[in-house]
Amino acid sequence: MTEPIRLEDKQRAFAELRSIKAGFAAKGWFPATSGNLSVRVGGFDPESFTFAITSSGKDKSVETPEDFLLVNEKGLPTEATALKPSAETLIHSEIYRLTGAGAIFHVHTVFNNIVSELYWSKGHIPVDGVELIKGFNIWEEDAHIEIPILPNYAEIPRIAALVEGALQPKIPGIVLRKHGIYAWGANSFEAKRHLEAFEYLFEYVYRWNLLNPSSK
Ligand SMILES: CSC[C@@H](O)[C@@H](O)C(=O)COP(=O)(O)O
Ligand SMILES: [Zn+2]
Repeated sequence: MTEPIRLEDKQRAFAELRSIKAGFAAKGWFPATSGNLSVRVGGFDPESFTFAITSSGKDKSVETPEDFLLVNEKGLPTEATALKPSAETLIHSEIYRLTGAGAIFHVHTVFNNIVSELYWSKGHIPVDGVELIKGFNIWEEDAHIEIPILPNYAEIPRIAALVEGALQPKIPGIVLRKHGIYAWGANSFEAKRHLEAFEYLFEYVYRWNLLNPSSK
């Protein structure tokens, strides 16, 4: 059974999402209503938990009283509401269940879309030796990382079912082909750092490939 959420915890979660949402909107990371954000609220039981998530189809670059709602581990609203949770809520649920993360952020950018297609046949985006890999708490010199790419099926449950097999223990993110990235962390500060590191690395990979077309 999901425990009832205290009003102050709900308000804190919504305030956190509001602030992250405004910051990402300022970067242009929510084109055409795309993107969704969530933070875990209350209990941390892997089998029964609650999280606050953006409501579906909203313009995430504006602030309204209807931007967020609470859902349970199945992605269903925990309170009576006319709001619809993000269409991609099930992917958030699955990431929370598998990783124990405290926050998950999803954005569509041209860079993440292009590199997902560039490396689709490999199944992951390789990155070598770029300093911002340390943003994932990977400190070895010249680290090599591989960021997993999943197919962008129309049915979200089909994507959610693939998350477990795609997770890379040290990599706090998954890319959907020509769609966008999900990045997570223990809390919203860490999830934001991870997302910013991913996006920097994607731009690096994109530009490196442009300058060195034969290097891939
Ligand atoms: C209108 S494009 C974006 C959607 O298809 C989806 O991928 C997305 O990121 C936002 O969906 P949402 O239901 O608002 O969370
Ligand atoms: Zn999306």
